[in-house]
Amino acid sequence: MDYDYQNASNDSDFVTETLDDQVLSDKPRILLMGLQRSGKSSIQRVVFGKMPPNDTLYLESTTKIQKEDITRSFIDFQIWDFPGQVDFFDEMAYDPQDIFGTVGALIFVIDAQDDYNEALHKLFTTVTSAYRVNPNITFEVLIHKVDGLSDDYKIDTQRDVQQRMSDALADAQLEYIHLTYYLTSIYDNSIYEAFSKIIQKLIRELPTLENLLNVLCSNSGIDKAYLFDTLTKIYIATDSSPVDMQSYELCSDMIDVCIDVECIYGSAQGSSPHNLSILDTTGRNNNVMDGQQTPVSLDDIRDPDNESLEQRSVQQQHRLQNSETEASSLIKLDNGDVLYMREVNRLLVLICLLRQDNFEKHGLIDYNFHCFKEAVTEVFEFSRKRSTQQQQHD
Ligand SMILES: Nc1nc2c(ncn2[C@@H]2O[C@H](COP(=O)(O)OP(=O)(O)OP(=O)(O)O)[C@@H](O)[C@H]2O)c(=O)[nH]1
Repeated sequence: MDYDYQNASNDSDFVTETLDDQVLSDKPRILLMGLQRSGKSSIQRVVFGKMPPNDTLYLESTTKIQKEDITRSFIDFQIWDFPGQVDFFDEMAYDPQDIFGTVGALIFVIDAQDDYNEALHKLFTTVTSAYRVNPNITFEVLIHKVDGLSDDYKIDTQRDVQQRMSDALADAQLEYIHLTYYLTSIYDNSIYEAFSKIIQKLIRELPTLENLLNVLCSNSGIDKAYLFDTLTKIYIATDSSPVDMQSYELCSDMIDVCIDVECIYGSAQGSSPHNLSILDTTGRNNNVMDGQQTPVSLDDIRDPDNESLEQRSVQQQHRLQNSETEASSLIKLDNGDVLYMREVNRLLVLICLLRQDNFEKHGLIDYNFHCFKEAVTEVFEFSRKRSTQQQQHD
């Protein structure tokens, strides 16, 4: 196993901040709803607070809405954790417009180890009431705590939940309300996988990111590439080849390994991500990229007529080595594959899975990675400008 890892976030950075009502920002919201003890707070703490799953056993029941602003993460949302016992559709006590007006996703958690009749009833009333207030919400259903269930039982439970909900919505002539179902547990990667899919629906730039990853993979001999949010291990985009759990788990575990190694051996210098965001990187490497790169393909590099391209790539490498400070890491697997991680900025890392013979031309991969990085930075810079303009317009 080879490591070349310089800088990464520190454990102490894995913090979310609980907000008072007075200081709430206008960030898009993700709501966590469901019956008492279904696992909402555990999910929030494990995914966004890095709590070890076993520690959730000691969590106390939530008594009021917990609003958390996810900081130092690419995912710029608020998570609202609702106490299971309160009826938020009691219009005397709560204004549904306040709660659901600006929501991105409503995640409803069902405890699959318990009798879920009541949960289905609550899911139906929650979804239909929230839809009336804001039809743009995406509804996500986590069939949760499936770690204790056999594979057959999991599938049967999902089928049953899905069938009963679609029957109930059809009876109410609301079949156009779309729900997405996930089998999850905090004890494995399924919760991250589900959150990745949920968050991706809220990222406007997703199709562009996917295209960029496709171009990167096809030009660099990469089999699979994920763009991960470093803090949460949620992948915000991947190339269009199918996601298999095994490759996803390897890549996700690599983040943990790298962070652990960095915590032990890394230098403290520049490790604070406070002042770093995807937007900060725009000026950082201007001298490197000149804004004129195009990805290079493996075929280009093997073609002897293309020597100048190879030279260009090598020169670029030298310049990059002199000016780059972002982290990278390499893990060689027993089966001959290679896991290669590059930091896109302090919030995002790219992790690629490829065959070792393709990695021999890693100068090419690094060159293409820098084209990719520039493009990603531009995409988000463009989005940021557009949202600023829209806000000024409003
Ligand atoms: N087996 C298993 N247990 C889980 C999982 N997720 C949460 N739990 C357990 O479920 C119990 C309740 O979890 P909480 O997160 O407190 O549930 P909650 O929905 O926030 O409950 P309220 O705050 O009362 O609404 C805890 O003991 C957790 O350890 C899971 O994926 N698998």
